[in-house]
Amino acid sequence: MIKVKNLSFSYEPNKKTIDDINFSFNKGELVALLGPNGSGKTTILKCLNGLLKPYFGEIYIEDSNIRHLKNREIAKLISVVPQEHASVFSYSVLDIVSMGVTPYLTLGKMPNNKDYEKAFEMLKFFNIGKLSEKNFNQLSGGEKQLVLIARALMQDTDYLVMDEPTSHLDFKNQYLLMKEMKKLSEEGKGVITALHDPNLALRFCDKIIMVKNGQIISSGEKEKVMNAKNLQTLYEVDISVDYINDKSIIYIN
Ligand SMILES: Nc1ncnc2c1ncn2[C@@H]1O[C@H](COP(=O)(O)OP(=O)(O)OP(=O)(O)O)[C@@H](O)[C@H]1O
Repeated sequence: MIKVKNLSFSYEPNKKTIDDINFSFNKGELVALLGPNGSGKTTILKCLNGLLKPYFGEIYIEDSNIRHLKNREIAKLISVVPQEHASVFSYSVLDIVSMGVTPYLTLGKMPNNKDYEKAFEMLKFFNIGKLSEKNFNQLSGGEKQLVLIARALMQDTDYLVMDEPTSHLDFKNQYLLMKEMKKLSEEGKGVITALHDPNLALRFCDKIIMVKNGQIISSGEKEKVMNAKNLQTLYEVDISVDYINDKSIIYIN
């Protein structure tokens, strides 16, 4: 279980970006963080993987307080698909994906042939095997996203943190990725993802955490949380939730 207790974080003095939030989720669950631009989703996710310090409150992965874990130890427990894609080095796609095994290598060691073979299989899984020798910096936004997702899966951790993984993906790939995330959670991984599309969250996720101005305004099983009232409070716009062919659909009136 990942447990967040009384988490607060400030980028600037006297201004709380994250203000005393509490939540937890288990392996086997797919959780969506929903909220307007600038509400604090990325900041929460960066605290979870140890990237942002110092924060107030506590974050536990199973029984370990991440405050006491080294970055390499955290990377064996949580893999991350970040929102930003810039790489200052010109690595090939295959190199980037192979780097997913880095937390398991002893200092100074490089990924071996087996790691590269596995990385190539991962690229083929996402239908981007043909990009393996290309420079990562020359890829489209969506291609980069798929590569970073492949790298996170190479890391093979119990928990996955994804920051708007669908934002650059086409209609079909958004669906395929959400389906894959669902499958990973059903296979036992705990997956938390920031999303901008409440329809994807409603269709695929088990739990929803609604974040506004750095606070959680509602959270829990999606059936309880994803109603028009909560969504209107979250996004400050007139929203309806309807059913078409037995499927729920959320739209702005
Ligand atoms: N490095 C930083 N220094 C100062 N303020 C920051 C920094 N990073 C983010 N912020 C501010 O913190 C707030 C929360 O940002 P965050 O990126 O967590 O929001 P978000 O919900 O992920 O937004 P979006 O949906 O637009 O990606 C915003 O007001 C943002 O301007």
